[in-house]
Amino acid sequence: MSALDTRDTVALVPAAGRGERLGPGAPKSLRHLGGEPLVVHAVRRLAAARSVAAVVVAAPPGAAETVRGLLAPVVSAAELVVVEGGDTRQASVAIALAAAPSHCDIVLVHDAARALAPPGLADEVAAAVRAGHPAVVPVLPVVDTVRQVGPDGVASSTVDREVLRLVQTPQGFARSVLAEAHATAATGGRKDVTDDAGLVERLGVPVHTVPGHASALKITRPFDLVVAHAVLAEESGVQRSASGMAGSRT
Ligand SMILES: Nc1ccn([C@@H]2O[C@H](COP(=O)(O)OP(=O)(O)OP(=O)(O)O)[C@@H](O)[C@H]2O)c(=O)n1
Ligand SMILES: C[C@](O)(CO)[C@H](O)COP(=O)(O)O
Repeated sequence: MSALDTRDTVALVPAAGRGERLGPGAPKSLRHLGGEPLVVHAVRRLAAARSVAAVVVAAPPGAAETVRGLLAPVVSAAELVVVEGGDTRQASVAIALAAAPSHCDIVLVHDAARALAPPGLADEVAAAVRAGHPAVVPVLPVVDTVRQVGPDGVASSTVDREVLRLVQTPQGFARSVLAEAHATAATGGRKDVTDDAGLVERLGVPVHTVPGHASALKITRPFDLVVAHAVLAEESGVQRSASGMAGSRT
């Protein structure tokens, strides 16, 4: 058994957002990709990770029962808890953390909107926490030129992209550290932090990075759904050829 096979991890899935940038419709986590809601894709992949013992989902307001019904068939070995999320992503994570089973010392926080993040990414992040890093984020290099623009839209300068990274989820934490970060945030009142690593960093805890994965893209705007469809199609093509089906159809 490798260290990756240690089932000591709970995955929190904030899924209570409206998805306004995706356009009108159901809450984003319930919108379909390839015939299934985004939250089903996200949780199936987390539950398939070798380190994940439990999944806690923060569902859209009024949709906890619906989400529980959708997810029960896909979690298999992992324990499932569904709660209603809050008004912000941060509030939804805090609610999910409070409902997390106490036997897990490692916590992953993973957006339902990053529905196609592969199970291996969750295992790599959890392994880095297990190895002693209290906060771990998956990152990708920046491939475009980046320019900082002033409020007038005119004054601008190029930023050195070599020192920049795009941050994904799942992000991993020692449970006590994440709990302290959220407790501090709840009393601090600042709203300018966009992820859990940012909250933890305010405690003075270093944030370690591991390589991210292109499939963990955040489905934010309609174009992202187009890309996600392509990723899904590629995934099922790979699975078909691995099982020999592709060859047998010619
Ligand atoms: N009150 C909220 C807001 C967001 N989220 C979750 O946080 C993740 C990242 O948020 P984002 O992709 O920005 O989703 P939305 O907030 O739904 O998007 P938008 O800002 O376009 O409405 C998503 O899985 C979303 O469901 C949440 O659980 N609770
Ligand atoms: C947590 C996150 O996915 C890391 O990139 C991101 O910060 C979520 O941002 P949003 O403001 O909820 O779109």
